[in-house]
Amino acid sequence: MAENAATMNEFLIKAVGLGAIRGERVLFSDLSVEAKAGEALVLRGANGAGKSTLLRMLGGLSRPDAGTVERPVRHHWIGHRNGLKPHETPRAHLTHWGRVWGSTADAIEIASHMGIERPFDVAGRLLSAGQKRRTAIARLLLADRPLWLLDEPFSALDTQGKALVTSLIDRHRASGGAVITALHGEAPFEASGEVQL
Ligand SMILES: Nc1ncnc2c1ncn2[C@@H]1O[C@H](COP(=O)(O)OP(=O)(O)OP(=O)(O)O)[C@@H](O)[C@H]1O
Repeated sequence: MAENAATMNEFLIKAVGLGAIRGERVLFSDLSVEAKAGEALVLRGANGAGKSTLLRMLGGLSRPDAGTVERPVRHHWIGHRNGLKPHETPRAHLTHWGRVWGSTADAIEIASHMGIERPFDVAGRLLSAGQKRRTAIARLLLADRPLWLLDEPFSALDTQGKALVTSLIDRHRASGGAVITALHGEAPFEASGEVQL
């Protein structure tokens, strides 16, 4: 009985019967998504298919037009936009979110790990696309949260940046986390499953 209960509670996110209508268009309907500890799901679909919409629903940022989302654990959501303001430096960005989340992590150490120590005090508007993406991804390291919802996490990253984010995902899964990513290209990690939109 206890074993059954444990199995039932194993998922880090479970969405059932999800539907999204935007304008006159049904983006998706009766869609179910579930991720357990150690899993990495990839959301696939053409431009405009609804991947970002689905990720926002999974993260509680928009209300499903149908269906339910159960998320018994805390999560990080990194959108396809980086969320870095034009005047904001990586230092200010990471310090701000660290404060909001009550993080004890060292922002400088995180920046160094993410390879953004050089532009740490450069305003967001002056950063390269890849440096902005690295800054956004760095938020994952501020607070330990089991579920990661990532919208095109590899976009604008160079080879070394892609390898870095892949290693973060692998490490997260190995420590019992789960990841759901919207991706266009090849997944540089071993996916547990795909959701086609
Ligand atoms: N509030 C809205 N009103 C009307 N249409 C919307 C609204 N929000 C999103 N859409 C439309 O829903 C569709 C799905 O958008 P979404 O960003 O989820 O697609 P996507 O699969 O992530 O695309 P991409 O691969 O280009 O990032 C798009 O056609 C978008 O214009």
